[in-house]
Formats: sequence, structure tokens, C-alpha cells
Amino acid sequence: MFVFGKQDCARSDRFSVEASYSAFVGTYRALMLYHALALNTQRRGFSELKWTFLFAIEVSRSGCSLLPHYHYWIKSKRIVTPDGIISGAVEVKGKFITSVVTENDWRGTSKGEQVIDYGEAVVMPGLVDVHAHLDDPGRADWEGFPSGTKAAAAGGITTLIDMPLNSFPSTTSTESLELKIKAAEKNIYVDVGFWGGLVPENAFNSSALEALLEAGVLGLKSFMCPSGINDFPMTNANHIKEGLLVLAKYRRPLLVHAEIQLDSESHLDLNTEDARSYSTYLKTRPPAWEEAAIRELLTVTKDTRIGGSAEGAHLHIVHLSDASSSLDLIKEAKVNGDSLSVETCPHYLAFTAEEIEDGDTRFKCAPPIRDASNREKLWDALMGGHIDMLSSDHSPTVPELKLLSDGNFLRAWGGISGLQFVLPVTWSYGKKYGVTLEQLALWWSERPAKIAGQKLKGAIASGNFADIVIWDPSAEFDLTNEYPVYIKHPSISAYMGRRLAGKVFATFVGGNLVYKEGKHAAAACGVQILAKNMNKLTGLFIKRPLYIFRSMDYLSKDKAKETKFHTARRFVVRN
Ligand SMILES: NC(=O)N[C@H]1NC(=O)NC1=O
Ligand SMILES: [Zn+2]
Ligand SMILES: [Zn+2]
Repeated sequence: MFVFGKQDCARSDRFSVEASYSAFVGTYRALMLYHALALNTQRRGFSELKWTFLFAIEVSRSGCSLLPHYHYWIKSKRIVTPDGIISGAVEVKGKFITSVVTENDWRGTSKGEQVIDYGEAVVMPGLVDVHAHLDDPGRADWEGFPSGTKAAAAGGITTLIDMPLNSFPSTTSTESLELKIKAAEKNIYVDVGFWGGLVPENAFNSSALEALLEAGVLGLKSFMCPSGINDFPMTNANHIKEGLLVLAKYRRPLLVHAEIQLDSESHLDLNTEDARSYSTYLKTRPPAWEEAAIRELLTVTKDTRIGGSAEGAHLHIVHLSDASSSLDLIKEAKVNGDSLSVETCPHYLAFTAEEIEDGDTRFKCAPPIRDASNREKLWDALMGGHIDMLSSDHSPTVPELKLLSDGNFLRAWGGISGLQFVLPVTWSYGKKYGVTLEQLALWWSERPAKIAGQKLKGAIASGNFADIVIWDPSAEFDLTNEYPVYIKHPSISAYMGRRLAGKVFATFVGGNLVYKEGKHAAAACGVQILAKNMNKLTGLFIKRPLYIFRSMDYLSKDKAKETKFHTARRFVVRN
């Protein structure tokens, strides 16, 4: 069972404000803080109009939002809440959702409040993508924070957790995390957190791992096979076992790329096999690789059970492709009480090996996209609740390394590029399986927010951050060259050329309208999310959090625990 501690996030707001203006902003923020406190205790010291005015000045000066309102209501006939879909309105004040009401209970607006009526469009929690490689710093020519987070915003993703590899250096130390933080500063259009890397060099060095966790990574990530990145070597079960012991103290998860290199390639004569044929590539990474890795992982995930040496840690298997034996092992371990979860990605749900044409290396990824019957099984597992969540595994590179003209599947970069399209892809390909809007919110927002320790994200609920996507499930579009694509290299995206349903109209991050119909806010005001464990009574940061939600199956919706959480929420501190 994964026990999520009360892991708060010290969020460093990065408004772009000129120096001469900073005194005013300082005063303003102090007033805002007072207002937030007053709001909690029902002692409001300032009139709504004054706040609206002050907020409008800051927002219009800083360019953080396309909408300069402090207090507004988002209306719609289809608002996806944890309690179902309602017709009603979401009240936003500053960064937060302050109420969610049904149409019948809505009393209209008071002076100074604005209403944005989205009619029949769907209002859903913004997506939380826990698996994206933005490659910044070091390989920003592959993607980068500005382009990646613009693409995220245009796709309805409001929080993105960046992987520790493909950037240079990899995020495996406090120094490299510091470089990440610098690279992201004033460059992110959505909120961004960071996973740290668990590699052989730090796995047995608990103080180095602790330092990285103290510095704010939301958890760790490791590979059980070569990652393709020199400064991110693979780990084995011993490294992972050690990592879990440290993570247990911090109540943070380990994400694992679960493939182990078997000698299957040795049966192939790569001189005679056609490297442009997708089936050749598929043969080099059979499901047995995933199965072998997961079998080995389960020898250490048993430590995460209640009473185990790593109780409090959690292991999350990223991008599952094999929906047969590998998935069976995962199901069994969950039944046994291992604190374990699993994600898959839109490309495994959308594509099949049979349809990948010779030389079309846009589709090369690891583990590979398998045959049509596997895709059916993946959908069954997702719909049946055995796959917990979705992520993009957006892993782009430069077109030259995709070897598009050469078409050599064995030498091309492995990674799918599609960050901006994950919502319409999941929806378009899921319709025939009966995917609901509530399921999309669960797989793309609620559960990923929990894995990343983001208690104020992932749901449209009072007290949460106003991270919201507005989209039209019935609007269809073609991903042609005319379509506004914000990922850096659209030519390598496997989704280009497809017709999809589900157009994103608008994206709100922390109350800021950061994207609207092809236009982004002028300034990049996403905040960096750094984990901190804090003693709620003393305000001091501690390793073992005071509020321990011994929950649980961390995916359950236990009302009693939610109540406890609501109480604790008032202590959340941000700076
Ligand atoms: N290094 C890296 O991003 N690898 C990713 N690409 C991919 O297809 N699978 C991965 O794990
Ligand atoms: Zn991976
Ligand atoms: Zn990845």
C-alpha cells in the first residue's frame, strides 16, 4: 500500500515583473496573502472590487493570463467533478477554485465578478502528465521548456513532471537539479515538477539520494535496460531495493522503465533482417523483456507492503506495452498488497504493429507498439481498472536522429513525440471502447496528481488550484501542416496526418488563462513544483510528515480521508 505523506510543494512563482515594479508587487502579494488568510477564517479585510482591480493590474502587466480577472466563474453544461458531471459553474479567485455549484444552486454573480460561459463544452481538470522528457537543459534543440510547455498548454495539460534523462546533465544530483530549475525559470507555460534519477552512482549513496529528495524532486526514476543516454546508466533490482528504502522515508514513488535485455537479439541475424521493417524491430524487444523486468521488480516491491522494510515507498511501472504476462504479474502483486501502479501511453492504445509502414521510424519507441490483439487487451485492462493511469512519454529528438529518410528502425532514436495530442488521441481511439469523460479525468488528472503528490491538483474541487481544460469532444480536426502544433519538431510526431476528435479551446493554470484558441499568454508564468515535507504545526520541514494518510490504496476515494485532507489543506504554504 502506498502511503502518501503530506508532501507539500514549495512553489516558486515566477511572474515577470520589472524591477521598478517589484515594491508594488511585494505589497500586493502581502495583501493577497492576508486576503487568503482572511478568506480561510471568513474575515475579509478588503472589498472584492479592490482585489479585482489590483489583480487586473498585475495580470495585465505581467502577461501571465489572457484574461485579467481575479474573481470569475466558468459556466458549462458539462463540468467533470469527482462527484460526476454537473451543469453549473466553477468559481475561481486568484489561483484557486473557491466553489463548484450546480446550475440550480448558482446564485449568479456579484459586483466585480465575471462569467465565462462555455455552453456545452466540457470543463475538466487540467491533465497531469507524469512522464515527459523536455530535454532542457543540454538538449533543448530536441524540445525545451518553452516549446514543450506551450504544447502542453495547447493540449490541456496543466502540470507536467519532467523526466531526469535526455536533458544534459541527467537530473541525478542536487547540482543537476539546480540546472534544471534555472533552465525552467520564466520559461514554463504550465506548472512543472521534476523526477530525479536513480542510477548506479547514487543508488547505494543514501545521503546523495536524500539530498536530491530534500532539494525537491517528487520521486525517482530508473531504467532496467540501457536508456540510450550515456549519463543515465541502468539499474538492477539491488539498486532499486536500496532506492526504495530511501524513498520510503519521504513517501515518494520510484518510476521504473521495466524492460530487461534478454538475448533474443542473438537469434536474429541482423545482417539479413530488413532494418526498415517494423517487424524486425519488434522481434528485438519481445514482451519477454517486459515480463522479465517486472518479475525481477516484484522481488523488491514486496518490501513496500505494510510492515515491509520499504513501507511507504511506491513503485510505478511506466509505459506498459505488454498486456499479457507482464500485466498478469502486476495484477497478482497488487492483490498481494505490493504498493504498485502502472501506466500506459496513448501510442500503445492508438497504434498497432501491423499498420506501421516500412521505414516510418516516427513510431519507434520502447517498449515497442505491439500487435492489434495486444492493443485490444490493453484497452480491456484500462477499462477494467488494471492499468491505473495514462502518460504521454513524450520523448522527442531532432529529425536527423529519427533517420526519417533512411528508415532504419534499429538505429533511429526510440521515442514518440505527441505531448500536445494526448487528450484527443485517448478520446478518439477510446470512443469505440466506451471511454467516459470521468474516466479521462481519472486516468489523466486525478491519479497522476496523486502519484506526483499533488493534493491540490487533479480534480475540479473547491480548494484546489484552478487548473482547468475546456474542450469540445465532438470537434474534429486534421493534424496537417496547417494545424498549430507547438512541439518543436512536428515532422517526427507519429500523430501528424491523423484525423482526431476533441479540440482544446482553453487552458487555465492556477487561474491564469494560459491558452485560448491558438494563442498563448504573453508570459511564461507556470510555477516549478518542488517537494517539501513539512510539519504542519511548527512550519519546519521534516523528513517524516506529520499527516500520514495511511491510506490506503492511494487510488481509492475514501471520504473520511478526504475530510482529513481538507482540514490539513489549510496549512499548505506556498511561496
Ligand atoms: N531515453 C528515452 O527517452 N527513452 C524513451 N523512449 C522510448 O521510446 N521509451 C523510453 O523509455
Ligand atoms: Zn522508458
Ligand atoms: Zn520516458
